[in-house]
Amino acid sequence: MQLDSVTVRRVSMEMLTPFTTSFGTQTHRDLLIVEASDGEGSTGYGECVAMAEPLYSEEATGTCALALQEYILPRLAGAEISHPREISELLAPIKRNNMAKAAIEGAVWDLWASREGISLAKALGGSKDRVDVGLSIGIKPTDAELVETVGAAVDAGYKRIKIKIAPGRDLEMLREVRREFPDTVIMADANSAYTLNDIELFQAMDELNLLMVEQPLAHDDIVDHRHLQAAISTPVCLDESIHSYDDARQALELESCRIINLKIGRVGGLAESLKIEQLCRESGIELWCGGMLETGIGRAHNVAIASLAGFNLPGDTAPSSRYWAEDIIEPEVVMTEGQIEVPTTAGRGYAVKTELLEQLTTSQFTVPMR
Ligand SMILES: O=C(O)CCC(=O)C1=CC=C[C@@H](O)[C@@H]1C(=O)O
Ligand SMILES: [Mg+2]
Repeated sequence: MQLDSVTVRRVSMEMLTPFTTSFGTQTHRDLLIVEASDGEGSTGYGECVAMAEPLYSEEATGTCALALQEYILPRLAGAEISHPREISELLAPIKRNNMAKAAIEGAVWDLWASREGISLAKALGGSKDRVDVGLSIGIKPTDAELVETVGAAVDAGYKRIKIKIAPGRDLEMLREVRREFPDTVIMADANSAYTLNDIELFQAMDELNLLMVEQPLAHDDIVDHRHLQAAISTPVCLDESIHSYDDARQALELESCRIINLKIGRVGGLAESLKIEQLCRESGIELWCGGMLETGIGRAHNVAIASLAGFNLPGDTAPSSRYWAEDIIEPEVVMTEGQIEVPTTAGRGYAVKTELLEQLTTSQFTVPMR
């Protein structure tokens, strides 16, 4: 197939609940929705998950829009695509810019699966009918508010609760939560807020029976995490440090982590995600699908990839209603008894609410691809 045109829409969506981590608070998502058209009536959608500012990684919504328009999309113009795996090969000469590349690559996977009449999950090799769902809770102003939020999440049926920590809001706060919820599956996400000087703090956390501690150290580190993992019993999970299959391979070789949080955008797309899933599955490393506060389009891709056998822990794939008053897809992503049903219809499995998408679009551009 050939692409006829690609439209990139910059979208601003207000979040239902502000989301605070060690690097700031988000009340809105400023993101890109990429629509790939084959000119024959089929379209595929992808989502660029970069934050508005380059605080999670070196990419930001504005840099991704520029990269797509100036460098990435022109490289795909006129390409004859027999399988969406070819997109990452065509874009390989472009260094990093992973979230920008993943947005168009995901749109082409969706378009291809739609044309083939198969679900995105099936196109990726998914085997699960439902995926287990966890909830990521931002840093709350008080421990009491956090305990209340955890209680509501447990009552809602989430299979795992992720709690953000930062210096001054960590050990005592987690002890309070563990006292209130002795049997709940709990993990901590530090978003790189600590250093090897904090080893004793993480050793103290070993008493809390956490499922994992996510990205405790620098966002681009693998070696220091090796030393931390050797010093604690709680499994280290890497998020920001893993930008590619090779990063994952090296992290496993160095025993820097026992769990990986895979984010499709962070690693450059679905083809790279499949390589990491196979590596983890064959290495006995636990894997789960992280979230970037996506709309229903990115969420559809996350549910599809999480349906693969190697994803064996609940992901940050909460339902649409956790994030948005109204999602840009229909039906919305819903959770039942802590699980989300994997769509079986062609492509991503959810229709895009094009009028709402237009209303939320703050700017857009279209690149002819023939
Ligand atoms: O999308 C979700 O619900 C999970 C959001 C989440 O935990 C994160 C989103 C973006 C960056 C980080 O703050 C954090 C993460 O590190 O996983
Ligand atoms: Mg994380």
